[in-house]
Amino acid sequence: MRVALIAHNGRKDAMVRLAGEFSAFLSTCTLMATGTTGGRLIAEVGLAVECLLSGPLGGDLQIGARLAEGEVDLVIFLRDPMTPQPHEPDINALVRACDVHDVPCATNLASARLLLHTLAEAAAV
Ligand SMILES: O=C(CO)COP(=O)(O)O
Repeated sequence: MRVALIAHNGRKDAMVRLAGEFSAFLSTCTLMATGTTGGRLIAEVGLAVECLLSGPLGGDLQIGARLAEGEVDLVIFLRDPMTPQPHEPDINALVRACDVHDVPCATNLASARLLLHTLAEAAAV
């Protein structure tokens, strides 16, 4: 399974904890992430992650383009609902691409846990 992991700064600690919790399953997946999120997942969780550009520099758009071409199966995007982002149009484009292409997209921890738990159980990891 090809999984994109993205977290805004205020949600990065939560992403690191989530990835640690599901590291057994995630380590069986092909992982990609926006730059800073990916760097933390590599350094703090030990996952193999392809790091794309940082979100504000186009990372969300890169993931959106891959998704539109059928190269992403799941998006975990922990958005910070309390902080305005300079690249809001890019964020909306990625979430819209998930809806257009019917790719599961979790934008909060509860949804992410539900998806990852279900997928991990199905994979028996
Ligand atoms: O801004 C982001 C997503 O919109 C995340 O980018 P970084 O992982 O590079 O911080």
